[in-house]
Amino acid sequence: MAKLNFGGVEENVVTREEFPLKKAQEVLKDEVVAVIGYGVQGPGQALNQKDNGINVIVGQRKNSKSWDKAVADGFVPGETLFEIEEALEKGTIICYLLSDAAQIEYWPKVKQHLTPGKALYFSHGFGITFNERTGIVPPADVDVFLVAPKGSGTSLRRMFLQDRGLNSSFAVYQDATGKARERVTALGIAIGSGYLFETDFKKEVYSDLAGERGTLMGAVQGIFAAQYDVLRKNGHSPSEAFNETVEELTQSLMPLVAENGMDWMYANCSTTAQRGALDWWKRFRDATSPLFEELYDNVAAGNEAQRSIDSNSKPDYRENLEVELTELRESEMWKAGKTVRSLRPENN
Ligand SMILES: NC(=O)C1=CN([C@@H]2O[C@H](COP(=O)(O)OP(=O)(O)OC[C@H]3O[C@@H](n4cnc5c(N)ncnc54)[C@H](O)[C@@H]3O)[C@@H](O)[C@H]2O)C=CC1
Ligand SMILES: CC(=O)[C@](C)(O)C(=O)O
Ligand SMILES: [Mg+2]
Ligand SMILES: [Mg+2]
Repeated sequence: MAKLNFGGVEENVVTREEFPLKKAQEVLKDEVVAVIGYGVQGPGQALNQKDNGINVIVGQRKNSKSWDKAVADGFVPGETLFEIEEALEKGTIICYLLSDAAQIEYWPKVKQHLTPGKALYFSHGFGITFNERTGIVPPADVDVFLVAPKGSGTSLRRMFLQDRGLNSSFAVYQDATGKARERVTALGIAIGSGYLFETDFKKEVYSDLAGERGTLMGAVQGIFAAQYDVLRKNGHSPSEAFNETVEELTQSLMPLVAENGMDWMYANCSTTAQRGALDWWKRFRDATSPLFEELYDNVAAGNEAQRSIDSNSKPDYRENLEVELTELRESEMWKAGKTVRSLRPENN
């Protein structure tokens, strides 16, 4: 394991150089990896493993869209695609990739098939960390670990196909066989991770829930909406407000940040912009940090987990989410965005 220096702090990182795919294939050669659930992470992880020569099967409810998708993706019913229970029985490593809420409902069945020596794999610290709410308490004689790709399953697959890897966190919760670490590392490489960052279940889920509610998804939409509305109230057109809020950020400036950091993006903008951004960023930090504190406290108290369990356990949870996604899509800002996107050369 490589020790790398992150801004002055040393951390353990597994690199593909020290744990190449060949080694992962060797470690997993006698395993049947059962990917349970074929939503967003399921396809990415199952397809990458299949392409990496791992013995992978998929468990999914028959007569569902996800079943049909698995078939379309090349999984063969009766050979590599099974009903959930059958896959649970066949798998020696159970990749539990139902939604976090659905994992609660299926847990009694999963537990039944966790015979000694098998491994239970998650892509989130949710079920275990909040086990007082989820009831997910694995037997002591199985390995329990996670690999959590730090991004969408869609990106995991896309980056794999581009010969790049998406970075993932990994953690071992329970090592019953003495091989948990080797198994989890091999799986991390096999699903198409670039680098593997070590963490524990609680840290993974706290940071993940905070991040997605915060800057990654919740806060970013909030700050976009606030700026867009102020521009519109002051007489700017939708296209001007959208371009100055979203399009320039995603198309021009964020790629520069991704490539070389914030200071470099700033340095490639005007000195006028630099002066203003350097003056204003700390005020935005100070204005939002109480909200981030509140968010983290709610995550740590289990309130965010509970809200997600309650809401996503309802039979009509998909339809309800769709109503809210439609509201976003139908807002003036994102309708303006649709028109702006249509002007990109790749879209016309
Ligand atoms: N979506 C993503 O890209 C990421 C997800 N994760 C984690 O990976 C795990 C899987 O997440 P997703 O792929 O987003 O899940 P998802 O919401 O796409 O659902 C996965 C599968 O569960 C099935 N499912 C839902 N409710 C069910 C029920 N009541 N009974 C039977 N099957 C049901 C769906 O049909 C689907 O095939 C979660 O722990 C999540 O936190 C981690 C990183 C990113
Ligand atoms: C994509 C990801 O890592 C998230 C945002 O945490 C999630 O989908 O749960
Ligand atoms: Mg995440
Ligand atoms: Mg998440």
